[in-house]
Amino acid sequence: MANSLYERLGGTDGISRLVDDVLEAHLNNPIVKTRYVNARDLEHARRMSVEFFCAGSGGPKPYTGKDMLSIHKGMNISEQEFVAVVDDILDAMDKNSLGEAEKKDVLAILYSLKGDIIRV
Ligand code: HEM
Repeated sequence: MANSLYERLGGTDGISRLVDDVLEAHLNNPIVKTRYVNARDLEHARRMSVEFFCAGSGGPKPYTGKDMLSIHKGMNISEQEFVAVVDDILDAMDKNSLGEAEKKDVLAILYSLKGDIIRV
């Protein structure tokens, strides 16, 4: 694979569009909606999520936010909520015409983070 995942996701612009669609999906998903309606600062979470996905997919800028465990600690997030968030992300990738290879790569990254997010 010649290009980094970051490039294949459309760089910062592509990832920003993706994160916007993911947040909109979360706000319309009955399983996780209230989590995001009650978030302290959704605009901050949006900016940090763009940074996180850019940096984590091989983009040029560092992620300046908190680690996944510190963010989600105390939320008591369930397995069902985790799967709902992953599904929203994969659906948003379909909506943005991203390919199966990119979806598999993103899924592998998300799955690797579950121990820092579920019931921590
Ligand atoms: C699947 C992997 C996940 C990743 C990569 C991820 C990533 C992030 C990031 C980067 C932020 C922004 C942090 C900040 O504002 O500094 C965030 C915030 C947040 N996450 Fe997650 N997250 C994941 C799963 C989940 C799940 C399953 C839930 C529960 C439904 C959840 C609920 C939240 C909430 C509510 C916030 C906002 C916190 C606040 O500002 O009050 N996340 N997440």
